[in-house]
Amino acid sequence: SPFLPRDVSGTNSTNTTSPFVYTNSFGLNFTQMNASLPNVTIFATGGTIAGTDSSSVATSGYAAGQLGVLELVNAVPQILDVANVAGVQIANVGSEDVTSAMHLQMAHEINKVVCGDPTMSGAVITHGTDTLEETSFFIDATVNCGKPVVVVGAMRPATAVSADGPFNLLEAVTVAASPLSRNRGALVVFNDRIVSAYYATKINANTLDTFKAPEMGNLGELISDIPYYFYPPVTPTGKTAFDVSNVEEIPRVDILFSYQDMSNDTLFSAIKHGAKGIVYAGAGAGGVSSNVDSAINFVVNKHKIPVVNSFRSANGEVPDSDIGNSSSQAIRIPSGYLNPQKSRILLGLLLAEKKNLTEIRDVFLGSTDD
Ligand SMILES: NC(=O)C[C@H](N)C(=O)O
Repeated sequence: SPFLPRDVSGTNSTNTTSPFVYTNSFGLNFTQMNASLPNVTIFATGGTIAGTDSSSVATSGYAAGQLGVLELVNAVPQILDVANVAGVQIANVGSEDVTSAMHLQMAHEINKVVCGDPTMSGAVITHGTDTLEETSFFIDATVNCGKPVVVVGAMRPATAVSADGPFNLLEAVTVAASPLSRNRGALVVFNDRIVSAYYATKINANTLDTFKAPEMGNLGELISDIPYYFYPPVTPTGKTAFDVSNVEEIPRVDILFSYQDMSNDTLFSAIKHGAKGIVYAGAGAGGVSSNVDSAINFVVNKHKIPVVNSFRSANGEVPDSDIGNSSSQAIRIPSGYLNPQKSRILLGLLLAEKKNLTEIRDVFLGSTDD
């Protein structure tokens, strides 16, 4: 896309037919500046919301990450009745290619140009849905100024009949602009629902109504683009806030999926190839085969590499009592209510802060019931 309203280093577009009418002190360009409306910055990363296909009925096999942030905004003129918006193009990729470097870049940028600007009400991140829950968990953990950061995507590409992206984007900007959204952490807005980013997970690979926190429910919803919260502002019980202003890299954490007949090769291979932390998507409440279990004890004791037992089931928790902590000398870490992909993000942040095994365990215990 030719649309880069402002690149992340702060350089303005040199487009001579600029559609922008106002540039703020952070170099963010706005297509409108109506003093009576709140300001919102949209950080675009790609995904299906920016995807296109030659067929208007294709909801698979299309190309993700084709439209730039300005094209997304221009497709929904109603947004300009809700807020003045600036755009930052972080990337334009399918979300399988979003990286921890992009997470850090967005956290740094949002803390600077949204949290650090009293005239900015909130932020929106447009994102592919497949890994949206990883980015939203990271942003929830690392942006903590009380302003809403809303993560949004779409299940149908922009060219589809009845594409869901435009309405989702309008709702996301509306939620980000609303004072009602403050002090609720990052939020996922999708299909008229507002869900806590800490808990939201993609529950269906194909259908529109896919972002849920099945055990915890929705924080609110939108009807006719008016947000209604079911509860006053609330923080997830186990949440830990991180200051990543000096963090330049997130250490590698691998997820291993457990199954019958699993050997311990995958664990040793992951460590040999540089993993600094491991998350097991364990069976049931974190279960792994006996030989993997012994290998975990060995790896934790010998290499001091943290291993978190999470669950491969869609929902539930891994309590401390379920992972054999008492029978072992090794420090074992239950994921509590965090699924493997969220556990991976949390473990990466804790490793970036150079926390030891006991400190890491203590943070994860906050998300368990024991
Ligand atoms: N619905 C989507 O956005 C899926 C897409 N493959 C992505 O995650 O980028």
